[in-house]
Amino acid sequence: MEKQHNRGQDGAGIATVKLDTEPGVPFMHRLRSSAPQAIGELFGKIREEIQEIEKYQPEITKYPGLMKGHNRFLGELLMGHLRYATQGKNNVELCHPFVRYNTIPARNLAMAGNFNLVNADELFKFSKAEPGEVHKNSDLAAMLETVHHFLTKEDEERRNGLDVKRILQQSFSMFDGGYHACGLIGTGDAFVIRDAHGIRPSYYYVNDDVIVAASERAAIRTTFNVGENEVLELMPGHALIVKNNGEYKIEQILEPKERKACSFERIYFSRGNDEKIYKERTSLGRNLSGTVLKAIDNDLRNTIFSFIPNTAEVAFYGLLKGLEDYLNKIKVERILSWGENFDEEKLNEMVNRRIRIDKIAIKDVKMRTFITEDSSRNEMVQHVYDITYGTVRPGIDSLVVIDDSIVRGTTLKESIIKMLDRLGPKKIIVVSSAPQIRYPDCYGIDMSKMGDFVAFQAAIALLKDHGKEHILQEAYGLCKELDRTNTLHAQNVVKHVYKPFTPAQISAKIAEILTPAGIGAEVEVIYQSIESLHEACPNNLGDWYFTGDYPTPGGNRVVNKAFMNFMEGKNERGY
Ligand SMILES: O=P(O)(O)OC[C@H]1O[C@H](OP(=O)(O)OP(=O)(O)O)[C@H](O)[C@@H]1O
Ligand SMILES: NC(=O)CC[C@H](N)C(=O)O
Ligand SMILES: [Mg+2]
Repeated sequence: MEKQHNRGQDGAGIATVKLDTEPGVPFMHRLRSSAPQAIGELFGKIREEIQEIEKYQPEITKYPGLMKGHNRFLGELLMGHLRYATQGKNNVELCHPFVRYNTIPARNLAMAGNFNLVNADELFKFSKAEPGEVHKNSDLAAMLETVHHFLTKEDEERRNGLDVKRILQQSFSMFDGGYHACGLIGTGDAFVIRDAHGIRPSYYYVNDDVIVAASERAAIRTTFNVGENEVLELMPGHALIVKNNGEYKIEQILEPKERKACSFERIYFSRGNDEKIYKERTSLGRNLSGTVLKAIDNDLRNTIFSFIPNTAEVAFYGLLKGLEDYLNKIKVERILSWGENFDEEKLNEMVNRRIRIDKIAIKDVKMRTFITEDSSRNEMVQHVYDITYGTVRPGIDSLVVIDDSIVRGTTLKESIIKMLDRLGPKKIIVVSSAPQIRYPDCYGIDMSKMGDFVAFQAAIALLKDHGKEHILQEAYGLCKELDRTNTLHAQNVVKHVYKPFTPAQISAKIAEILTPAGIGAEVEVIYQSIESLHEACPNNLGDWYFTGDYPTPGGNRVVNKAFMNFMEGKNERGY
C-alpha cells in the first residue's frame, strides 16, 4: 500500500478473512480511514490491538496462530486499497473495501478496486438494491450488490462448492467500465478480475507462500523483491481465482475485446519506477525534442530546460537525451568542418557545450494535486510549488519546462507560470508529454467535466473568435435528439466542437488562456502528438481522452452527457 500512494490519497482501507475458524467466530473484518495519513492510522490501530493483548500475554507475538484468534486483522486473505474518488464524495463511508456480511459464510463478500463503472444506476435497478444517500453515487456499491446477487444465487443452487467463475461471468458481463477489481468471499475463496479491454492495469505474482495481485507491477516487485518477468500481467477479460485451499487458476471470464489499455496510466498515473513505464516516459520526452528545438530556433545557448515536479521528471530525462543527441551531432559536424584548423582552446569550447538544465521548480509536498478533490485543489496548487532564484538571465534566457499533462491548466495558471515569470525569462515554453486532453475519462481517471478542460475552453474561445458559436448550439441540439431517442451512446457529438481547428490553433489558444494578466514573458505551449504517444507506449493505445474514441458504449454517452451538463451550466460528472 505504501508503494501505491500514487493511486489514491482520499483514504485507505483493508479487509481480512481468516480461514478455518470455529463456528460463531467472526472471520471477516474491515477497517477504513480517510485521515490525511490513512495508512498510518489503519496500521496504528492494528498495532494498538496487539499492544493491548501484549499487556496480558507479553509473548504473544511469537505465536502467530494464537495471535490470529486475538487480533481481527491477522488472517490468510488480505486486501488493501487506496482510494481516489472517481464518483461520489470523499468521505470514509465511500472508502474501499465495501463489505456485505451474512450469517452464511458463502454470502459474505468484501470488494475493492481501481475502476470506474458508467452504468451503476442500471446495476442498482437490476440487483434491486436500494442504496442510501451516501451509496447511491458509488460504483463500488453497484458492483458489490451485483456480485453479491449472483453469489447468493450460486449459494442457493450449489451442489459442490461455489463456482466463482460462474458468479464472475454472470456479474461482470453486466458492467460497463474499466476495472481491476478484487473480492474476498467468506468461504476463503478470492478473485481478481480485469475488464475485457484491459483498460485498467492488473498484475499478479505467485510463489509457494503467497498469491498477490496489484494494479502495478513495480509495487509487487519491490515488496517481494522479484524480477520483471516473475510478475505477470492479468490479461483482459481474465480473472485470477484462488480457492480456500490455496489452489489457483487464471480463467477467461469475458470475451477479450480490442486491447485499449489506458495510456494515461503510463504518462502520469502509475509510478514511474516500473521498468517499462520508465522507458516509455523517457521516449515521450525524447519524441518532443525536435519540436522543442524548432520552437527555440535551435538556440541552446540562451535556453534553460527544466520540469514541473514530480512525475514529469522522467519525461524530462528523455527530452534531455533527445537534445543531447542533437547537440552532439552538431559538435561532430563542426569539428569535422574545421579540418586541421583548430587548437586546444577551440576544441575545448566545442566539446564543453552543454544543454543548460536547472532545477527551476520545486514541489514542497509529495501530494498529487491532480487527484485532489475539486474543493481543495486550487489552494493546494498555489502553495505547493516554489522556484530557484538566480538561475535565469533576465531578458536573455528562455525557459522550457516539461510537464506530463495539462488537464485543467490549474497547475500552470494558478502557480507555475506566475512563479517562473518572476525569474524574468524572455519566453516560457511549456511542453506536455501528453497530447491535448479534450474529452472526459470514465474508466478510472477523474476527468469528467467538459468545462474543466483547458483544451475545451480553448475550442469554445476559438469558436467565438471565428463567429462559429452556432456549432455549440447545433451539437447541443443533436445531443438532445440522441437523448430523446435513447441513442446517446451512438456517437461522440463533442468531436464537432473541435473539428474546425487544428491542434496547433488549440495549443495557441491554450497558451493565451494560461497566461495570467501582468506576465512579462511570452508563453507558448507544445503538446505531444497522438502518433508519437502511440509510438512511445505501443501496448497502451487507450486514448479516448485525446481522440474521443471510446472503447465501450458508455463512453459516448458520458462525453455527450458531460457536454450537455456544460451547456446547461451544471457542474456535474457525465456519469
Ligand atoms: O492541468 P492540471 O489539471 O492542473 O493537472 C495537471 C498537473 O497535475 C499533475 O501533477 P500532480 O500534482 O497531480 O502530481 P505529481 O506531483 O505526481 O506530478 C500533472 O503532473 C500536472 O502537473
Ligand atoms: N480508484 C479508486 O480508488 C476507486 C474508484 C471508485 N470508482 C470510487 O470512486 O470509489
Ligand atoms: Mg505534476
